[in-house]
Amino acid sequence: MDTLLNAVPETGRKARAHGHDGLFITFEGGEGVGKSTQIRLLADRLAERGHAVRVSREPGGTPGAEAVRHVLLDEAALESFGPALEALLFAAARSDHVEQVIRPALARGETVLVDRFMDSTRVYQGVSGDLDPGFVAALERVAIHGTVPDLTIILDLDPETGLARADARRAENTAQDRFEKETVAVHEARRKAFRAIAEAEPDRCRIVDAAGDPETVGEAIWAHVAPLVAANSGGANVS
Ligand SMILES: Nc1ncnc2c1ncn2[C@@H]1O[C@H](COP(=O)(O)OP(=O)(O)OP(=O)(O)O)[C@@H](O)[C@H]1O
Ligand SMILES: Cc1cn([C@H]2C[C@H](O)[C@@H](COP(=O)(O)O)O2)c(=O)[nH]c1=O
Repeated sequence: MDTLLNAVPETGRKARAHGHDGLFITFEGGEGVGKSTQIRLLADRLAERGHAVRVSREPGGTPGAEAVRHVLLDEAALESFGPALEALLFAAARSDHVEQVIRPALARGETVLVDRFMDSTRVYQGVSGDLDPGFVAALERVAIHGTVPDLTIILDLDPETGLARADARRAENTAQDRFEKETVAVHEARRKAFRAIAEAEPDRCRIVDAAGDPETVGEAIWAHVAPLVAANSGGANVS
């Protein structure tokens, strides 16, 4: 895992050097940790303060990438896919998403909130799929094209609780996808891998305890986001 993390050079808040005006914030973590819930809460909070907010997700975010999502999350179609093919497909979807949606929104000065991004590929395909770190790093470079998140919130939760939440949500609407069906040991290894990324990239990543109620988790996230928003708004008070 260390080798994989060390082999990925495009990290930190370099996106600021790429000339975009908006803020790019990604949400990462295991299944059912509350990423979508927290993105909604943060989007509302930012919108109330007058920010233009763009919410998106991966895989997905464009018609082409949503088509790739359909293939990637469909268990029946995927029995013969290995981690390399998966990683290539996630990268293809990401590239389209970055070029068509994320970069243009940042250029317009919007705050872009994305549910999963490059760290999910590092963890799910790189670590769980045991792919060559150089291969994962090369795909990442091509897919993100220098568009590194300004901030990555890693929601940390024990997998049993996350999977139980995902089960409850399923009762509400969606079907279990193939990644959610994996063993708790696999989910636990992913949790460790996300934490390792946060340790390796402290400038970009913040770990947030996702065990509390949604409002408590939302406050913890806001504590990380508010200073960034203030700095990006020329120091205006955004509390
Ligand atoms: N802090 C929380 N405490 C209890 N339940 C929560 C919390 N946050 C979200 N939930 C509930 O847990 C379920 C999963 O939440 P959500 O869809 O936000 O997670 P997610 O990380 O986006 O999941 P996935 O990665 O599987 O898409 C939903 O039913 C949601 O209402
Ligand atoms: C971006 C990305 C995602 N995945 C996996 C992780 C999840 O199991 C699904 C997406 O489902 P969600 O309900 O929208 O979280 O896809 C992955 O394996 N690699 C990736 O790069």
